[in-house]
Amino acid sequence: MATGYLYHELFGWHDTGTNAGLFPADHRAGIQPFQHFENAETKRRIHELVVVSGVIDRLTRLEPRKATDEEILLVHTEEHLARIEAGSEQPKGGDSGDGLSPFGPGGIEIGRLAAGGMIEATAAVVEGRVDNAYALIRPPGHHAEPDTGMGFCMFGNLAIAARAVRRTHGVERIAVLDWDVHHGNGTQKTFWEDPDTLTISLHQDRVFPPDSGHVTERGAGAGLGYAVNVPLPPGTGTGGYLSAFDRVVAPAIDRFRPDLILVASGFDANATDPLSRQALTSSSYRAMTERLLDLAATHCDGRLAMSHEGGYNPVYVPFCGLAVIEALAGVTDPLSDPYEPIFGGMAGLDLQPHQTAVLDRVVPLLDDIH
Ligand SMILES: Cc1nn(C)c(C)c1/N=N/c1ccc(/C=C/C(=O)NO)cc1
Ligand SMILES: [Zn+2]
Repeated sequence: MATGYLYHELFGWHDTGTNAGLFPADHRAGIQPFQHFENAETKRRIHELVVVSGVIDRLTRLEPRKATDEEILLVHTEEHLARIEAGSEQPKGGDSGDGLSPFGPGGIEIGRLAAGGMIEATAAVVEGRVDNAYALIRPPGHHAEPDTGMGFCMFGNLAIAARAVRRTHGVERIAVLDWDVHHGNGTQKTFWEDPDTLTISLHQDRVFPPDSGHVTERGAGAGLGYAVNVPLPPGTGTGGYLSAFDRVVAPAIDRFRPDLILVASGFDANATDPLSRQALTSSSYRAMTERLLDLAATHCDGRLAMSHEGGYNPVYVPFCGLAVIEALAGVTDPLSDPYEPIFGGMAGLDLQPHQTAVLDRVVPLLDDIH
């Protein structure tokens, strides 16, 4: 099993400032300066654990490149690209669109590297140079809509890669699973009317963007039914997620018969994340990855590429990221997660009736996938 792995130190230099990502420091309000929730640390620590664990030696290293204007415009408007270019030329940088997504001077170049990195990882999979791949990129992308960035996201890295390989390699049917804890609104909006791109988002109900990711958001026109949303209640653990996988994700992908599977892979559904209230552990992510590998083997010769998104606890996210990469690489002696007994041993992590109730609403909707 050849697994591509893409990371670059420049991703750690994407500057998101010191307003903790949400509220600017203001002593009058008691708000102290602190690094942005979306900072380099979690990504660097995933990479360092991949290296120190020795798993790096079982991976095929891929190198990012900068996405061109033409590639970015496969998804985004000229106005959005111009906004980022203008901000990037400012002495102190700019913001991707919502005031919560800052970047430093020259920041567009790192944004291009993230989008280009996911294009390279996806192309390596489609060309068969690797069986599957993980693009440990930054800034994230799944909230970026065609006309604006948001939620720490500058460009829709995964969406751009999907359209890029469709254009250069003729990939037709692409299934996108977003298991970041926040709704994958950007990817969904990009492919809203596209029956050749199935978007499935597993997320905590209405955490971010506000009032987004409802079961009733299903796509439009020819794309009706090809957007699937599973808004899971706060506190959902492995039982709820794996039931969502087995009752929604797998049947949807089986009906869709993709030529390629892409994942917006955030780890902020982990039990310790500061920006959500779910309860997954590293074994949850390993199990979901193993299920996806089976689906990819069944439908598309194992073609599976993952784009890094959120995940904010620097202590625990590395173990979640390593578990996914070990599963992709078929590592049979995975590193033991010391926190699993603590975070996975709590009560209530098995499937709960109110979680089943959400899945019961989604399952019948899959009949519209052909
Ligand atoms: C709502 C709201 N209202 N206000 C004032 C603020 C500051 C609000 N939340 N902002 C947020 C909360 C969470 C994220 C997570 C992004 C991520 O990890 N995506 O994968 C982004 C922005
Ligand atoms: Zn997230």
